[in-house]
Order: sequence, then structure tokens, then C-alpha cells
Amino acid sequence: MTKTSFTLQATDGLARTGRIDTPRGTIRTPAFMPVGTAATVKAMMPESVAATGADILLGNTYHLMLRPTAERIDRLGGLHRFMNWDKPILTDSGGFQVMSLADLRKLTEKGVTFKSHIDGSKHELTPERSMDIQRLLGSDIVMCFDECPALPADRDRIAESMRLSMRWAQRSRDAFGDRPGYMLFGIQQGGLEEDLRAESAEALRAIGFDGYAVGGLAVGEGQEAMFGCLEYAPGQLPEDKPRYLMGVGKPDDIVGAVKRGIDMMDCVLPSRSGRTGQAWTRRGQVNIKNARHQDDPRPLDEDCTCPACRNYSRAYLHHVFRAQEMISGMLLTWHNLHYYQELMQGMREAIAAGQFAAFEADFHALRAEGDI
Ligand SMILES: CCCSCc1cc(N)cc2c(=O)[nH]c(N)nc12
Repeated sequence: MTKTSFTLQATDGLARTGRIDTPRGTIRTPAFMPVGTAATVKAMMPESVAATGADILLGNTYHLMLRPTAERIDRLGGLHRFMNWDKPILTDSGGFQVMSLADLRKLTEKGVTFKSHIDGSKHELTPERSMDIQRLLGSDIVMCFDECPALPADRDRIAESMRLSMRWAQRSRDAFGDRPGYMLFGIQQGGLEEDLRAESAEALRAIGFDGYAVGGLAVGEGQEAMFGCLEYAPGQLPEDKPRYLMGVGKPDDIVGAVKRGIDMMDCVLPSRSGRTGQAWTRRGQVNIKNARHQDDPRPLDEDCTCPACRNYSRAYLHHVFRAQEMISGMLLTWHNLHYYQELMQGMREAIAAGQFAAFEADFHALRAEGDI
């Protein structure tokens, strides 16, 4: 197969389930995408990430351009070969990470210049350079180069930033060119302003993309404001293309986003919190470092089939976290990513069966029971 396609298979209310077909494999939607920032999902072997059920993972233009550089990865056969992951990879375009990580940033119409947070070296990112880096990496899904303003921000700042991102979206589209088998996603901006988001959606639709991201959220606005924006933002985007909500989120954020028409999400939370001893379960969150677990022979989650829950007790997990043993982050990261993928599979099945409302009710009822 040399082409890509998105097929909607069922809807239930605004929730949708479908598939994105690419030459490197199929992505079942709604999909959760683990984040592999520096060519690794931290504390996980690629085979383990695949075993959790992930169909796709994320990489970061910003991190990989600084170290080991996109040119080196290209010379070594591309990111898939480099990190031993042969399924699809989506890469973010770098602007968001520059604004959150780099030093001495300078933003102009052309792009951004900045100093590396690693060694202070000077760099420039533009829509054209971002497309070139993502091509060198071999990304299956390429993100437009955009600017994501930190919230809160006044309306004029949000409007100005969104319009810059739309000009950058056109330049990204022009620089990406015609690449059968690869997808380019536009990124909607506009903060929490419905009319600015509509303007952004129309600008992206006129340019034309293989998928559309809802950007500019999960930047401190809180769940209520995010859901308020998701009441209208997904519906402003083309119905026949994938809709990707960037940087989200906690399990209840994810269920609420799918309910409102989102098809793809990514977040560092399950892997990052796994390394700090925070387990996400169907009954809520468990801090395994809490002393109450030190004699508990039960698994994290009696109903979970991941290696951590099948083979280890809470007492053991508590011990290896207290002892700062490497296996601690491995086991809890595996559990969290497994749980996230189970949640996505449960939603895909519920939407296909027209039972999403019941799924959502059960999801919240289990968490309300407490006693975890
Ligand atoms: C690997 C990380 C991917 S998601 C990063 C991210 C997260 C959030 N919350 C928003 C944005 C955004 O508006 N634009 C871009 N490019 N990225 C964003």
C-alpha cells in the first residue's frame, strides 16, 4: 500500500470510531499515542509499547534536531530503524517545544531562533525547516509548524498568534509537497475564542490537510474550559478527516474528548507519572509509594492483565519504588500505557456497539467507588 486513508466506521452521538491506514500500518481510532520524545518511550522497550496495544507513537522535532540531529538519523536509516519501531510515527513540529523548553527565543514572521536547552547552541526553526526535519526523520504523520500561545492571553494576542500560525500552515503545506504515503496535519489555534477557532478552521480547510489537530489546549486552562472549547472546536473541522487533540490527557479528559468527537490524543502523563509511582487504574489513581501498600499482596488492579498486575504485588511495587530500583518505572509505565490502551479499546468497542453513554457511565461509577 502506498496511499493513506481515514475511514469512519461508526458513530455514537459525536463519538466516532474508525481507522487511519498508512503504508506502515493501521491506526485504530479513537487512538492514544504514547510519547517517545527522544526516540524512546521512556522506561519501555519498543516491543513492550507494541504489546500494550499502541498502533502509533510520537517523536519530537525539537529534541531530535538538537540531539542526535535529523541528518544523523537520516544517515542511519530514519527514525523507525533508529528506534526499532516499524509502526507509524507522528512527530510534532517543534514550535511548541521551543516555547516551553528553549532559551533566548526570538519569534518573527520567518520562524523562531533559540538556544538549545542542552548545550546553548543557536538554532532556527521555520515551517520549511520543520518540514525538512520531519521528512529526514521519516515521520508518517507530519505536524504543521505552529505557535501555541500560553494561556491566559488577551484576545488580540491569541488572534495575532493564530493568524501567524495560519500563514505558517500554508508555508508548511507548500514545503511538505506531494508525498504519497505520508500525511500532513494542520493545527487549529484560537485559544478559547469560538470565532477565532472558526476562522482558524476555515483557513486550514482552504489550505487542505490529511488531518486536523485541535492545538492551543491543555496549556493550563483546566478541564472545564477545555471541554467548553471542545463543545464546538472539533465540529468546526472537516468531518471526514482525523481530529487530533494535542497534549491530552488524564483518563477522564480522554473520555470527555472522545465524547466530543476527537479521534487521536497524546500525553506524557501515563509514562511520566509511571516513573514517579503514580498508577492509573479503572478505579482511579494509586500512589504506590504510599506506606499503606507495603504489606499489600494484591496487584495494582485485580482486573488488569498487564505484566505488573499479573506478576507483582503492590508490596513489591512499593518496595522497588522506595529502593529506587529501575524496574519500578518500567513496571508502572507498562501498566499505565496498558491501561490507557485498554480504555481506548473499550471506547472503540462501545462506540461500534452504540453503547458509549453506558461506557462513560461505568467509567465514572467505578472511579466513584473509591477503595483502591
Ligand atoms: C510530542 C508532543 C505532542 S503534543 C505538543 C502540544 C501540546 C499542546 N497542549 C498544544 C500543542 C500545540 O498547540 N501545538 C503543537 N505543535 N504541539 C502542542
